[in-house]
Amino acid sequence: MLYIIGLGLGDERDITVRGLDAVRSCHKVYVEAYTSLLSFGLASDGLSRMEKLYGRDVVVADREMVEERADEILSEAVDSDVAFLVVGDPFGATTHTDLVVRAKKMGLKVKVIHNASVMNAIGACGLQLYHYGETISIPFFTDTWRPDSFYPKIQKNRQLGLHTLCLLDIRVKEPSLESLCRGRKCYEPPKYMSIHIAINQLLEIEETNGGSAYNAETKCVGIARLGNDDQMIVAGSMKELLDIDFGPPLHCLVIVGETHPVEEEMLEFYSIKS
Ligand SMILES: C[S@@+](CC[C@H](N)C(=O)[O-])C[C@H]1O[C@@H](n2cnc3c(N)ncnc32)[C@H](O)[C@@H]1O
Repeated sequence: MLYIIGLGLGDERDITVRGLDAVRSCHKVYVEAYTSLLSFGLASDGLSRMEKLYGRDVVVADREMVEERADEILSEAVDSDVAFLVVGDPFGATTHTDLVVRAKKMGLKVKVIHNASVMNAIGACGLQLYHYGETISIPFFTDTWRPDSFYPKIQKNRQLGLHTLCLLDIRVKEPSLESLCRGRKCYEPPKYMSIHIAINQLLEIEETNGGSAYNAETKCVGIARLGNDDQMIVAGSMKELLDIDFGPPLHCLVIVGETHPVEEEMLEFYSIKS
């Protein structure tokens, strides 16, 4: 059996009781590393805290292992129970859906144990699920590449009066050649997009496209470290949010569409008070 278990948004203690029971029943436990290094402090003592609480050795699965050597993990689940832990919810990232599809094609039994995920940002910021359009991902600009394929989606959401949840890029750097030559894969810390970078990129794209989908006065909600004790949720115009220090990652952003009076009351709680 392959268990795919969500760990939630906080730390190792956010696993559900059902998830913990499954982990403890498994022979092998993997944790997906490349979107979780930060929140679980896997780079510091997070892994040992996890192993202590769960009572199992936990193998960190990097991007290459998950995307290219998934068959190895899956073949272990043919005659023993294997747990694959995912920060957030198993279906909060497409890679894990791909793992489920591959497992089912191999005829493996798969059990998914859900948990809180970034999808909770949808309601946590005071807006209602029914009023959202398509979610978008904003990639980092480079010196030579200014990706903007998500712009028409925001434009469409705005025309329909719908809110847009913007997920922000996590750039995982490949292990250095030197570390590979030494036989050790040393990953540099990932780069996480902040709300400030996202807004600046959005404004640059709007200026280039001239589509009037939004502007510096457009109301947004910035959400940082959702589900953690120090989470921040702040509502304000794009311009106002550029003056807020949202602190460490992870961040995401909601571009607000037309609002219902109840949504307005909720947003008022999160608004910048002058
Ligand atoms: C692919 S998504 C989802 C990852 C995870 N599997 C989940 O289910 O939540 C990753 C992006 O979601 C956003 N995100 C994830 N966790 C967050 C949090 N706790 N607070 C704010 N944004 C978060 C960030 O923009 C991040 O780059």
